Amino acid sequence: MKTKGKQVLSIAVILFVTVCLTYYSNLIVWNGISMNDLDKESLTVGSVRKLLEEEELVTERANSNGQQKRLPQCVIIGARKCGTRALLEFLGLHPLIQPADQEVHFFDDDRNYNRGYEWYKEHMPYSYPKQITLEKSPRYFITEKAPERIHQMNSSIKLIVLLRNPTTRVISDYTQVYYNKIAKGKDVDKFEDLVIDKKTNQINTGYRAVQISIYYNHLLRWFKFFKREQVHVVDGDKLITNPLSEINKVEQFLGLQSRVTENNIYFNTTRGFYCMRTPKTNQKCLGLTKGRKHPHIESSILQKLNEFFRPYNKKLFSLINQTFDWDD
Ligand SMILES: Nc1ncnc2c1ncn2[C@@H]1O[C@H](COP(=O)(O)OS(=O)(=O)O)[C@@H](OP(=O)(O)O)[C@H]1O
Repeated sequence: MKTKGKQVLSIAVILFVTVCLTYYSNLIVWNGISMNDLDKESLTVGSVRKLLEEEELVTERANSNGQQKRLPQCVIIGARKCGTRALLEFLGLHPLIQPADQEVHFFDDDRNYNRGYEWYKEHMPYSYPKQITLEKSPRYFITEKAPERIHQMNSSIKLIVLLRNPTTRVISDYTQVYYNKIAKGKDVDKFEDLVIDKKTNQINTGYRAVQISIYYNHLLRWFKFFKREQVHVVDGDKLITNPLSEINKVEQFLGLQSRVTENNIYFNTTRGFYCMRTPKTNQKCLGLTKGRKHPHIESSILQKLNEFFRPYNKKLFSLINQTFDWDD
């Protein structure tokens, strides 16, 4: 009887230890970084703790896994409707990137900005010291004060900007506003009425969607504060058709080993877009507000828009020393 009792006790102890070990390693995987990844990046659990201890604010707002909130070391600044959400989500597949789920609108909203860096930091995800905290707010791209404000916070920060065929971006922008208005029971304008100035029969440069697509004007402001090598430009059209090549270029820009592979990304025929395989959810596509069907636009208007943007595109290509397949 005594021997049997000892056996039961031994089994119970073994079971307890196994459960504890499994729980501990799962905690790490759940935070977007697997044991395997930690080893490969020479971030063992011990070394993570040591690195944390070396940091001044180690006990301040550290969660139970020893992670902390940090100001972003990289920001996706826009442009609106160029694939900013898709890129953020894809990059989140990398074990050393921690994206903020929500757009924080810190640098483009005076009220938020006046709340200070601590407020901004509070909106960041928990991360390990070697991980890169990433935020995206597409309105930064067009906000006058944003470049100087970001530079003031961190002059060596890395910036990512996505650009898409400027005409397609205008249509995407219009489509988004169109559906938002419909949802609120508001009247909607016809695309032609917004994009064409009735008096001149030329492109209406007062239409905000057109202004945003004049990428050259906006980027000029950013380059007053940041060096070219601090800004990585992603091709938003290619992000739709071949996301992996764009993601790999970003990994390189961030000085990270390439970790996002074809195992993490697959083309979802129902959605008509690339989606993700994540350890948590297995499959994840972006919401239906991304990739809405665009309205049919008359070819004469498309041509007008393309012609309007062409000289700006040319100046942009030479400014960033990079070209895109936008010329029809
Ligand atoms: N994988 C994947 N899935 C879904 N959608 C994708 C994807 N990759 C890029 N896109 C394109 O992203 C466009 C929306 O861009 P943003 O996320 O920057 O929009 S927003 O400014 O945050 O509202 C959205 O534009 P529209 O097609 O005009 O809706 C998409 O074409």
